[in-house]
Amino acid sequence: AVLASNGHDCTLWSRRTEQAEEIAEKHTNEQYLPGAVLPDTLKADHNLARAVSGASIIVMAVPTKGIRKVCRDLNSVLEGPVLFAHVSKGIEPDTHKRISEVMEEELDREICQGIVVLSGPSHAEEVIRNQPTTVTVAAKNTEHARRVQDLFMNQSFRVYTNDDVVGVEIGGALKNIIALAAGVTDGLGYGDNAKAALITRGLAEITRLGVAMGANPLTFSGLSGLGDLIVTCTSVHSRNWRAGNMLGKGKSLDEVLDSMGMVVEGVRTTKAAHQLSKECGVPMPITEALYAVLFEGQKPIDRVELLMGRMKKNETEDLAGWS
Ligand SMILES: NC(=O)c1ccc[n+]([C@@H]2O[C@H](COP(=O)([O-])OP(=O)(O)OC[C@H]3O[C@@H](n4cnc5c(N)ncnc54)[C@H](O)[C@@H]3O)[C@@H](O)[C@H]2O)c1
Ligand SMILES: O=P(O)(O)OC[C@H](O)CO
Repeated sequence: AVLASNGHDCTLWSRRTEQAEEIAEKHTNEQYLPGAVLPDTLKADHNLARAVSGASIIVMAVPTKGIRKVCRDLNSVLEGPVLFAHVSKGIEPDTHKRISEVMEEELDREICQGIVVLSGPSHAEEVIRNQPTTVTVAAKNTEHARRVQDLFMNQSFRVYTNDDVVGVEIGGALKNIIALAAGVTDGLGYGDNAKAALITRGLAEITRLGVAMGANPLTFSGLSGLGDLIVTCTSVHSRNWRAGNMLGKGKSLDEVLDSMGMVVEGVRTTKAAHQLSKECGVPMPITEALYAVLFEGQKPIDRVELLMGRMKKNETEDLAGWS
């Protein structure tokens, strides 16, 4: 919608025929964005080959678990090289790959000019209403990031560039873990102090892992780090927060996921980050606590007690050695 309202010739692909038809004919998407009106000029198609025909840029916005398959499907329908941007927030469990790494692995070299990540505090429910939104784009090639910045920028959607692809992708993925945890503490009936603690100490552990993976620590105080962490931990729009909230109120993970009907990226990402923290030897106590709740059947209240009862620490000790 942002691209179409900026005057670009833009086609949305949906794997579901009825969803593509609703968007193309009625300019609505009632299941995902109830009440929203999409630009008249925005086209939609369920046929992937038709949707990407003649495209110079493709924006990937499918949930993380669908990225590999969609890339493979694109290999067989794209003819010339295009620039890719992605907005997906996750890390693949087991391979521990970031989204751009998965895309690099799957997309044929001849069709992929480059990959740009677009990330930041940007709930679709507000973007579609032209409410002020700021995001970050990062790419290995600065010109590619600037191109995507130019395509998306408008009076209500402000785009910054950043050189740190690793940091931007890691911040966007790991904030979902902390948002789930913030939902859990709200569900348990805790207040703002607990949420502020989670945001602050969550950022510390996101930064620790990110730096171990090669990110610039400064990126985590930017839009794709702290910015997205704040929005996801505090917004009623956040699916990750809502899912955590239900867990905190006593629902099981299966019950929660069944009732959501939309992707909750933080669940798979918790698994990936838990594996990564062990592998890299990076302590991630909040992630570990959430992992135990999601995958080991532990009670949220017991994990809160364990978190609060850990041994004494200095708040800034992790910062030593960062340059
Ligand atoms: N919703 C937001 O405000 C928002 C903002 C920024 C980034 N993101 C990220 O964008 C990605 C997609 O999120 P979303 O909110 O659109 O999710 P969603 O669950 O609301 O919708 C995903 C869409 O993708 C389709 N889909 C699901 N699995 C698919 C697959 N395997 N192949 C092809 N299509 C598939 C669904 O049918 C649906 O149309 C996520 O990684 C999310 O973190 C979302
Ligand atoms: O609704 P969530 O929790 O998946 O968050 C969506 C976006 O990542 C917010 O920037």
